[in-house]
Amino acid sequence: MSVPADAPILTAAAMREAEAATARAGVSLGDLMERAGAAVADFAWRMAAGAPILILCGPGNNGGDGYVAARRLKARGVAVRVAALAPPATDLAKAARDAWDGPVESLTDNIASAPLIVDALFGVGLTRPLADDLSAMLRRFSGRRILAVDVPSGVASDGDADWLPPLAADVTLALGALKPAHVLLPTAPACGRCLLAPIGIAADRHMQTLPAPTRAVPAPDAHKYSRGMVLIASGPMQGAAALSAAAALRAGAGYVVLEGDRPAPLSAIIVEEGDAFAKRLGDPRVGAFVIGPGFPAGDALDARLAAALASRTPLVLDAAAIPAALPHLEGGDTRVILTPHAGEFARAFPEATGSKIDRARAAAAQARSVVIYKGADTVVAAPDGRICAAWPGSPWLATAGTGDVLAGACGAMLARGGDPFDAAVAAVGWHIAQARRIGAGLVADDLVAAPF
Ligand SMILES: NC(=O)C1=CN([C@@H]2O[C@H](COP(=O)(O)OP(=O)(O)OC[C@H]3O[C@@H](n4cnc5c(N)ncnc54)[C@H](OP(=O)(O)O)[C@@H]3O)[C@@H](O)[C@H]2O)[C@H](O)CC1
Ligand SMILES: [K+]
Repeated sequence: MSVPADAPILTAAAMREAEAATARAGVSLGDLMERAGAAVADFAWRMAAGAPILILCGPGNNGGDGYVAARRLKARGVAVRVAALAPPATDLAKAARDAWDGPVESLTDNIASAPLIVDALFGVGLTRPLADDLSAMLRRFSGRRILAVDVPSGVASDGDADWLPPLAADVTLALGALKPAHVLLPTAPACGRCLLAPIGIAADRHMQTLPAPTRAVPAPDAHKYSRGMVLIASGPMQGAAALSAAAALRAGAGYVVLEGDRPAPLSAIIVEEGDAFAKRLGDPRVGAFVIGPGFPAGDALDARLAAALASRTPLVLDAAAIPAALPHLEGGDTRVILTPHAGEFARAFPEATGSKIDRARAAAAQARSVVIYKGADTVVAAPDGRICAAWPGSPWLATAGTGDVLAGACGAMLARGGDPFDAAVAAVGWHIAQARRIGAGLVADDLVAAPF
């Protein structure tokens, strides 16, 4: 499972706007369909490697892409068959159907299969779940190689319904831009390897996938404070805060101070307790304060938060610190990153609705903060609506302490200065890159055991 790095993501509505803008610029929808069908044909040709291909066409423009692909594959000498679920219902799909000079079989239970199935039944125009009998018929093709056009048929492309497609794809060729369903659970795994065919649509970058991770090389004149100083608050579970501190250091902070009285996992971490730690908040060199890892709700947490908010220090807030701080963030005058997992998110933002992207965006606007809505399909949202989707992370991150590591990495990235959204995206990228580098069987400590 994969998606291209740094790729645009558009909802169906945004896709139609982009299509209209492209049309105004002189590229017709027919041209776009021809490009889409050509990209499908090209990829199907590679996947089939000489074997016969069966293209399943639906009534809309997704089906139109299928007819165009069929015509182009036949012109290349490929043994290609077409089966239609229903006659074409749009002018473009009709034109594409008319330009296909081969037979069109009916998509019924008796249809002969083929080694490669191209699923061009439904794309972004799906409005309801597939009928049970159609799903059952399509399941007969499972086990074949499946290439899905734009999205696997049956998924809600905006990612706001959990309908699973009867045919999971080996490869999904997204047209013009990725769609939310490619990067959100539960549909993303059914898309298999997701590729982007850039058909000439000017897709904006408001929503995009995670960029490829980069190593931020310190400036030639860098010193430990200029690289970022991070304070990590610690409650009764000091191990969690210690993991955050080690992560901050490994993710590039120059100076990390951990509250507490126990030895830190890395000797370079400064451990301080009581007044010595409290005084640090007044230090103008502090670039970020991390509060929440291993810190239960209560007076001690509230006191740290009140001091941090009063100092306007940039903040990373995790776990119990999120609901405790929420009523105080509405001024939007502090640079803040919130890092809730699903349970914490639901408790903090019970009114958010829609896809995970919609909910993350609403939470970021409400909290006037950057929100990292964690999970296998992590979504980063900015208060101005920008989104970065981090699918697929690493399944090995599903283990205790990895959230504490992410919070510490956020502290390091935030302490460098700059846009907190970029800091959050960099931290998520660092976290996933570390996890992939270590791979099977990782524990949270491994993520901070060696530099990236
Ligand atoms: N992005 C681009 O620039 C381009 C995209 N192209 C392709 O076009 C599709 C979107 O095409 P569209 O015609 O809007 O929609 P679909 O083909 O996905 O499907 C619409 C038809 O399906 C019917 N429908 C919807 N839900 C169901 C259902 N559950 N069961 C049966 N039928 C369903 C719908 O009928 P209604 O009854 O709802 O009216 C329509 O008939 C995009 O994904 C790309 O593949 C073009 O190539 C141009 C460039
Ligand atoms: K499809």
